[in-house]
Amino acid sequence: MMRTNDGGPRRIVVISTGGTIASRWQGTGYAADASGSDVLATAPLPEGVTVEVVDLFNVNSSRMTSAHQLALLRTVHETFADPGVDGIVVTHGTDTLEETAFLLDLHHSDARPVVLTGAQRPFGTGDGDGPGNLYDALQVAASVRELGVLVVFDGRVHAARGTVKTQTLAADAFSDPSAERLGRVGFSRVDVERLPERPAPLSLPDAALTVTPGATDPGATPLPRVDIVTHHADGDPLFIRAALAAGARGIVLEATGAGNATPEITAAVADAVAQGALVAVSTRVPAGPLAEIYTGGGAVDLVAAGALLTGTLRAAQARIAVLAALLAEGDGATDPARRTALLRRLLEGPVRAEPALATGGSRSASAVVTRA
Ligand SMILES: NC(=O)C[C@H](N)C(=O)O
Repeated sequence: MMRTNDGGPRRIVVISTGGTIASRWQGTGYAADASGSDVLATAPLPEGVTVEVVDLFNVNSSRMTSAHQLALLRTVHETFADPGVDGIVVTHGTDTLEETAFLLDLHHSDARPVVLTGAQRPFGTGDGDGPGNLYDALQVAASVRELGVLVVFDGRVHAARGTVKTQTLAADAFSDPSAERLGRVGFSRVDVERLPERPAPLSLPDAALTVTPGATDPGATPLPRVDIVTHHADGDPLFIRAALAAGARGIVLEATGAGNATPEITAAVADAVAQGALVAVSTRVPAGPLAEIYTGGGAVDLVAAGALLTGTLRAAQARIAVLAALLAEGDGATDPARRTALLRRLLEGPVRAEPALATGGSRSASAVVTRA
């Protein structure tokens, strides 16, 4: 399936949030400080594309918070209220780009695309990858429909769901270790090879949950705390209990293998569930689904304790799914069964893989809905 920007007029809004694509030397290291207009000025525009820039914030993405992400989600929604906008490009640091992209995707119900991109090399360097990535992102935003939220990097088009940063420094920073990319962009064309798998979108979280990043408003509704605890040899249930004591309403256990830990950790998970926390089990292994195979503290027992397996989602995106399920509670009325069912839907994928099938399933693509 090929999507070509036919050169007809397209209005794209670029929302600038910082990251290396906007980072300049500060004397001791790099930090985001270039404006969205400065970043945009580094890239040529694809034919027929006009761009407006929104400077939302300017942070390196390791400093991203749920407050930033919700502010961005709302800005995307407000931008699409204008029917004349054809698509959105978000420039973002690569460190947590996969988390922001997935949160946007879980709430994205518009046919028009949101495309996230960034850079591995800083702003203004002669050999920088930012200008090319931005050009490609604009090209994709001007060309596709019905693909949800995308990550465009190094000539590749990725679905938000499942895509993670897999290279610390190399230009091809992103991939989904459990699936193929969606397509490619280059030579003025966008090739889409498969459709993303996306659950039905969530409605926007309650406006009261959108707070100014960094502001401490004592009257604001606190955003739910969701922690990630990693298991390893000598793993200690202390960290699950500490997360709960700190007020976590959700916990992602980044387990070993296909979702295994210890009987002691399983007991802590059972206590967390009994106290009303949502617990999801992901894995520190890069590729493949979670599967109920082992007892003795393995995934079989963790599921029996009330945890949900995360399919092929890794911990950082699983955390976003838990956060989204908690945010969807709106006015705070909690119904644990409904909340768990919602999280199961957001996680989708092989939550219960039989051992014989534990190496994964096949994916099929159907026709992409073309631009009107
Ligand atoms: N390449 C990058 O964008 C990394 C940067 N530290 C960030 O995430 O903001």
